[in-house]
Amino acid sequence: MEIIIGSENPTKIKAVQEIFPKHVVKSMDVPSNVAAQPFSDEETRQGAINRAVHCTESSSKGLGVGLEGGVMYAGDQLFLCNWGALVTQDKKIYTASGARIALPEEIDLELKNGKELGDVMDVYAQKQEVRKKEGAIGIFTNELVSRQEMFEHVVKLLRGQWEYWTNSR
Ligand SMILES: O=P(O)(O)OP(=O)(O)OP(=O)(O)OC[C@H]1O[C@@H](n2cnc3c(O)ncnc32)[C@H](O)[C@@H]1O
Ligand SMILES: [Mg+2]
Repeated sequence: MEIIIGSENPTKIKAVQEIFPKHVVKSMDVPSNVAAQPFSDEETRQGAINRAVHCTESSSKGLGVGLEGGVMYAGDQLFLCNWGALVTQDKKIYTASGARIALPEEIDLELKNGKELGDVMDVYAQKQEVRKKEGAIGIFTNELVSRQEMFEHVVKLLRGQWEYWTNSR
């Protein structure tokens, strides 16, 4: 069975390849139909679902996977959040979220001014394309946890739920 991941971001594609090693993994750029910078768990999760649904609809067989990055508040503290969705051909939807990490106030201010985290991170870290490499989570964990590793865990949670609800019952 093929897996279609709704992104051309290498951290997302590699995460799916790692967790579905026996499957053919295809990638395609699909719209998330939410803001480029989602600002809540709900919006980020919806973006992941929308991407996965687009992927499923583009193929007559196979599973669609959507991975979406966003931010959310816990009290006054802004956190990085990530959501994943796996959608089957018969439209069953499995979702899971990834690890969260606090973001500093200066990044919070930039995002409130309408900037995207990916762009803000490059300036903050004085690096290029952080979003395609270690990610914000890599920067703020001293590179102990990379964006790919975080997405691998999300995809594992998706694969596990899909297996549980389809194979073992
Ligand atoms: O090509 P796509 O799949 O859209 O990949 P992306 O890097 O834009 O990632 P998302 O759309 O899922 O994330 C929404 C925004 O948040 C940014 N973002 C999310 N998580 C990030 C991270 O860990 N490091 C850097 N930027 C991140 C991202 O660059 C976007 O501006
Ligand atoms: Mg994006």
